Amino acid sequence: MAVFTEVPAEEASRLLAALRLGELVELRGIQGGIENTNYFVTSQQDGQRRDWVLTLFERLTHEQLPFYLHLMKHLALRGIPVPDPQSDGDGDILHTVCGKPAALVDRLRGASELAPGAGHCAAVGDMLARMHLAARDYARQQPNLRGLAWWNQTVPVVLPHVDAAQAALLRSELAFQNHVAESAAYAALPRGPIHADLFRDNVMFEQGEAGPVLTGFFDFYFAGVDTWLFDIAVCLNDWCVHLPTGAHVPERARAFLQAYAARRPLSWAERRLLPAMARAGALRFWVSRLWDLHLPRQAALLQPHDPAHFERVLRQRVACPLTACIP
Ligand SMILES: Nc1ncnc2c1ncn2[C@@H]1O[C@H](COP(=O)(O)OP(=O)(O)O)[C@@H](O)[C@H]1O
Ligand SMILES: N[C@@H](CCOP(=O)(O)O)C(=O)O
Repeated sequence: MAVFTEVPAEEASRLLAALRLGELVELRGIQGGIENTNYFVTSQQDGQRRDWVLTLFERLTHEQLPFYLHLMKHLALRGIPVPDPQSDGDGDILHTVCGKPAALVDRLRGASELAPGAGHCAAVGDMLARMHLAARDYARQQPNLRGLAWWNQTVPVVLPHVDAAQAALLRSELAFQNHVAESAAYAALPRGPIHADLFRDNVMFEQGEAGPVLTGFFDFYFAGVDTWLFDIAVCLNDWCVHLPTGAHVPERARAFLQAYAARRPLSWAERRLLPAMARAGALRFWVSRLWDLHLPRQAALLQPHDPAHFERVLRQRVACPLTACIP
């Protein structure tokens, strides 16, 4: 369960009062999630009930959080369905609850779709492109803290925990990614704020009359400024993959990419580097999962994700480069 810090009802009531959101009706710890303490909160004001999510940040600091929270606010103001951080009387959206940095955001409707079809992938591709375009004028800067610099720093830390074949693959892939990052095509990739962790469990859908409707993206706490192509690669590696084998599912990848490109056509550099970036996306999560498993931090990761899955995805991306699905 992801409640690392118990929040008493009085603390939640105090926050609702500071945010002028009325009385506390319900406070319920959320099972799931691996990084932060999350609660569902229901408030009532003038007879009207509203649902929120209260997050206490266990890892991120008061200095890092404004980038994520203001990005969500920026996107929400531009009509992208993301949780909107609520501000207090001074206009602040970063609060303190139980001595931890905290935010209260609106609760998205629906549920995650853990067995997506082509229609779900198309909806995610379309919304991802809209999100990239809407974030173009976001002024705050913070790099992707799980980008190339972090892989270079972390691969040596995890190497003692893997076997010889895995170590060879980690070393060779890291060398390949450093080489790609020095290329002219890489320098030409369009960039901006990206989500960087848009897995199936970070998107909500609800059932509409004509089929599933995407109700929002959430969990922006790995966001940063990086190439838009990296965000695309992260999505392809999760939404468009056969989970037991890590194999690419062409029908879903085509649906995702066509919907994305219909909003924002891919540049020549993006088409050229998609296969390499798909490998980068797999390396990123293989390394972070190895790090989380072998070097667990306090108050985090009660259930580390399986690193072997992203080792399989990476091996698949190296053996069968993603080219056929590029629109
Ligand atoms: N804004 C939101 N609206 C609806 N549900 C949410 C929202 N934020 C979080 N949740 C729920 O809380 C769970 C854990 O949140 P998540 O952000 O993944 O936690 P963590 O950052 O600890 O991994 C999600 O799987 C989802 O069910
Ligand atoms: N998506 C990452 C882990 C990040 O966890 P989240 O619950 O904050 O999305 C992975 O699968 O390794």
